Amino acid sequence: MRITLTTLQKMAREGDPITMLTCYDASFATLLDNAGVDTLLVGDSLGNVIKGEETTLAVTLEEMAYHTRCVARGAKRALVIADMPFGTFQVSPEKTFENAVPLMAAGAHMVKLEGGREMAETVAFLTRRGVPVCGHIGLTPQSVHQLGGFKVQGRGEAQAAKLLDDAKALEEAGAGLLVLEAVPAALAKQVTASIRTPTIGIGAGPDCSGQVLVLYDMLDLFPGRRPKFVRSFMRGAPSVQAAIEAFVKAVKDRTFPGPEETFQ
Ligand SMILES: Nc1nc(=O)c2c([nH]1)NC[C@@H]1CN(c3ccc(C(=O)N[C@@H](CCC(=O)O)C(=O)O)cc3)CN21
Ligand SMILES: CC(C)C(=O)C(=O)O
Ligand SMILES: [Mg+2]
Repeated sequence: MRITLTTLQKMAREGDPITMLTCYDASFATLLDNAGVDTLLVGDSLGNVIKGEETTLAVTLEEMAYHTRCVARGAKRALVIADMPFGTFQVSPEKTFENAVPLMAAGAHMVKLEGGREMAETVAFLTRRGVPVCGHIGLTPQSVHQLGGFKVQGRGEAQAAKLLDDAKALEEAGAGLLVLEAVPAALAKQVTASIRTPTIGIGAGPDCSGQVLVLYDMLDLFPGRRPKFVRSFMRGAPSVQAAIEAFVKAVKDRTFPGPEETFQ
């Protein structure tokens, strides 16, 4: 049976960790689906791992729709989420809705967009019109040039308070899920305790409702520099299938992320 947003909300309420991996094609989608990964994120990280670029900024809506169609064909159980690429959701709620259409038509069940309170109006516009939205705060890679690099976010009292307020604004706007990227574990824990929206952490410590990694990072396939929050699940695994199953198990039994994969 298909996992829905309701399933994920129930899991979060009951303390059953949610598993998410990025996915860009049908073969991996079927493999991840069979291994019990709850949600597949067609991430704009495909700019890095598929296209070989330094940032996610050049990823297009057409590329996202193509990869979403590939993943949707392979996923029978998992909830499919498509990232909205840079430039497709900043201008207005109306333009954002128009740009969400090809992603939903390609088979996404939800779209994800980066940003805090400034995106609340857009999140509300989409969710009230039938498009579920996943928020994404903390390290938002599309803002790398504004942030001055891929750096941990939410350090210090003022920045932490701002991030918590962003999370509350997105929940209030109707966000169905919230990705927390590269934030101190204590802050991610506080955010998760302060909102009903399930939180999915990447470099956000163990106390989120779920965990996500970039597939090519955790399979040791990405040739670039790996962030400290990545664990290679290929180490000791006899097959790709086994590595994915090890990720699911480690998230479910809360042995991932460990202290060495967490920002304090
Ligand atoms: N392959 C891949 N993996 C990712 O996790 C990822 C992408 N691509 N592309 C989009 C963004 C970029 N991401 C990144 C990239 C680098 C760091 C990084 O090097 N972080 C430092 C933290 C530095 C600090 O302490 O502030 C680290 O040591 O992990 C983090 C996230 C996450 N996303
Ligand atoms: C790392 C996740 C959260 C993401 O946004 C992506 O893969 O593009
Ligand atoms: Mg992304």
